[in-house]
Amino acid sequence: MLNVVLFGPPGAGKGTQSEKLIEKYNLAHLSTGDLFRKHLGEGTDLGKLAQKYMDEGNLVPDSLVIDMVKDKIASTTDAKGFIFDGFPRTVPQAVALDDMLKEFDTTISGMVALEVPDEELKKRLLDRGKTSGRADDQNEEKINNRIQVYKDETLPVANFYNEQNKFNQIHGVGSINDIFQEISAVIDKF
Ligand SMILES: Nc1ncnc2c1ncn2[C@@H]1O[C@H](COP(=O)(O)OP(=O)(O)O)[C@@H](O)[C@H]1O
Ligand SMILES: [Mg+2]
Repeated sequence: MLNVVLFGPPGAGKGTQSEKLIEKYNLAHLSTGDLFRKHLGEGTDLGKLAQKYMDEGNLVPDSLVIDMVKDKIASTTDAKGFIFDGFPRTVPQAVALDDMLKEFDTTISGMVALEVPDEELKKRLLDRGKTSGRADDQNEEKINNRIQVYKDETLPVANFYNEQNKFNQIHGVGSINDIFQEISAVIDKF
């Protein structure tokens, strides 16, 4: 299996690139943000639990995220592998992911981290907020909080994969296609 962690701050382009990568490599897209937004839209209990965290740009508690990912992996039977987008966002989530994949006799092939300056992220997210309807894209205060949460809680995940020699960084500013080519070149070596 080919299992890729697509990593980066909010607005880095993970969702955009994931859509292209799943086509090219025939992978399943596992975006925890998309899954939670689906639960929210359907008004499930999980959606109701997650909403207060998401709306403020905070992380949903690890246990809720991990259980949801387990369900998704278990119910995706025909995939050649996964693009993990927006997950793992904490080190405990990364540890849990390793354990889950072990059960399927597979592992993370590598991480691709998209690096984008804060000012560019803010610009993109405010722009996305005009059409996304996402509460967490609507104002600068929430966006700043998300970038701070990323630095405090999520960046250590990059070290976790670096220690396993699975860390790769791509500059995430430029044309969507150029960035896609660069990510593909990295994945082709996994
Ligand atoms: N290379 C890029 N250059 C400019 N804007 C981009 C680029 N990649 C993505 N975007 C835009 O930035 C915003 C955030 O992208 P998205 O893929 O939703 O990021 P993430 O899933 O990492 O939060 C979107 O509005 C998207 O259209
Ligand atoms: Mg996204």
